[in-house]
Amino acid sequence: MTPRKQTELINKIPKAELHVHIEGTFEPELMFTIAERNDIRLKYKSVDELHAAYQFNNLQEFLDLYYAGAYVLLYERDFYDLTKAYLKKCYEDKVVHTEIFFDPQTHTQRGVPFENVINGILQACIDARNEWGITYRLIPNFLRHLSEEDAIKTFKESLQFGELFTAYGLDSSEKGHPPAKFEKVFEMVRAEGFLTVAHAGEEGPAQNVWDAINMLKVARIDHGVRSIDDPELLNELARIKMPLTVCPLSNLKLKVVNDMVDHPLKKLLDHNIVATVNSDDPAYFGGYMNANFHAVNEALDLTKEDIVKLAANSFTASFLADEEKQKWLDEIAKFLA
Ligand code: HPA
Ligand SMILES: [Zn+2]
Repeated sequence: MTPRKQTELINKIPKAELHVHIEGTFEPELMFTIAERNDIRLKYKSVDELHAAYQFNNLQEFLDLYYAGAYVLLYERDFYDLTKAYLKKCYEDKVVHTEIFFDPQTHTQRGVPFENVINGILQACIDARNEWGITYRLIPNFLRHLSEEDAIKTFKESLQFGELFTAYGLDSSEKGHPPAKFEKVFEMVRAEGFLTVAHAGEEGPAQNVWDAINMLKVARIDHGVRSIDDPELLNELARIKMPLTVCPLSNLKLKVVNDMVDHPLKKLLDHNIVATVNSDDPAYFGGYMNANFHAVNEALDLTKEDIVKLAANSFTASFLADEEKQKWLDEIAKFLA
């Protein structure tokens, strides 16, 4: 297939996003608008100055800025505007289904009521489904740099909105905060009938991927790229069809890989692992879903079959009902014809 045709294929094929932090979609322009609306002074004088700060040497440098940006979000309307802007990008990128992470503790620990967060995000999702037909799932994440006790407190507080959530996840600083630290709260989450997912093998070792599977009983691994260091783990991931929600531009921007040509995505695919492409924190990492696809397509010389497989994997690994999944898989199969 010619490069132009493959670019068109990426833009047109239906996709699901399974790894995006809604606070990570906070574009500088919108951050300034909401900061002004909420009478909050940012430490940056302009959008350009803020954008220039989006240079990171590692995950922690990003997280420091990411949490600072979230401080601007106070009211339901703020979370609505943030989420609706992201969902418009989904519509433009032919993302027809998205499973959105949010970090309740980032907001509740600074006195923002849980309902402000969830009501704003939910209403934007409802409006986007009505306007653009985009389906969604909501996945609260526990902040792993905080204690398990704090995660348990947040989980209990979240249950009043429990019918809105499909799964719970684990994000923030992976170094020094292994899956074992959260074994008890994940057991509580599963006991309440929720699925679980967890960031593992982003900056942490392949062992964290093993432990997220065996201790947290996850349905998906978020990132998981360090699995490439452990051949036995690669075989296990393929055997149990454990999806990896890979975020190529995030891995490049946070120097998990130094060059996109070194990204393990193609090796993961060739190992029959259910790998998917996602944007993680697109406002900070330089692009949404299609930008991630284009980046790996060019750097890794992906085939048409690889692109179609990645799109199909995103529905296979989703928390959609089986008939919904099949509808999109049938649609995607037409692109192979
Ligand atoms: N890793 C860990 N925590 C995060 C990330 C990430 O990529 N994005 C937002 N919180
Ligand atoms: Zn992430």
